[in-house]
Amino acid sequence: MLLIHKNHETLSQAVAERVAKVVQDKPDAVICLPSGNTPLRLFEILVNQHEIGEIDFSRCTFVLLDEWLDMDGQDEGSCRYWIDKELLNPLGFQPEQIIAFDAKSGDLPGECERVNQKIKELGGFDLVVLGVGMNGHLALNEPGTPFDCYAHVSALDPMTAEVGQKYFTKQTPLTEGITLGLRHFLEARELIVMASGEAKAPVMKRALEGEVSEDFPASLVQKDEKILVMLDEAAAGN
Ligand SMILES: N[C@@H]1[C@@H](O)[C@H](O)[C@@H](COP(=O)(O)O)O[C@@H]1O
Repeated sequence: MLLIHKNHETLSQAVAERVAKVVQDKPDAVICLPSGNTPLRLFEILVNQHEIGEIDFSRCTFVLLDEWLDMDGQDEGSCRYWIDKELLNPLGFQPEQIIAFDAKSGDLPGECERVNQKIKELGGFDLVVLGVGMNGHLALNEPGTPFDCYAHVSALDPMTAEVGQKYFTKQTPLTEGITLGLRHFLEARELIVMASGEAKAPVMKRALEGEVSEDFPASLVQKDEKILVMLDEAAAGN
């Protein structure tokens, strides 16, 4: 289902309402929210609601979407560093509430299996919110990733390596990542794909109207009517 909001602010408010509803209905919800610029205002709204006691994440589990290989929360520019700073620390998440890939592990297939297993034990995701990359990727599921895969190591597309530089203060080679799989997203009880700004308009047009194909992971949004695509007018091409 496609929902178009006037601007970035109203889009962020609307997604925040959905997050709040999931957490109110199920205080021990298993949730996953994306990195990137798109959710920054959403995060501010959630942090503000937390600070005034309107939302309580204290029983939730947060699963991190992805990580650059060989990086962890100590590395500035890592996904963990970024989401700790922007969301998990301000919301007061405790380490035991967080599931994240160890992208420095010497056994990456085992690490994928560990995270898959944890998610399974928790009963799957109550809510996953995703942004969309300029090449149509979801998390680090790059073009060509099978729709039916769970966690895996991914060889990064040159566009992802280039766009990813925005997280780093100096040029950083990015060649591989470790990520939740598209099947995790399809199996989530609620899946929201959000995009904002005119740069995303051609990406979202292809996702919504183009062929459903593993060549363009964001086309997954057409696979299930229940998936919510939430855009601002600019990303909708209006
Ligand atoms: N791995 C992240 C994705 O999870 C994110 O959705 C995408 C879009 O980022 P932005 O919202 O900044 O456009 O960027 C990165 O590649």
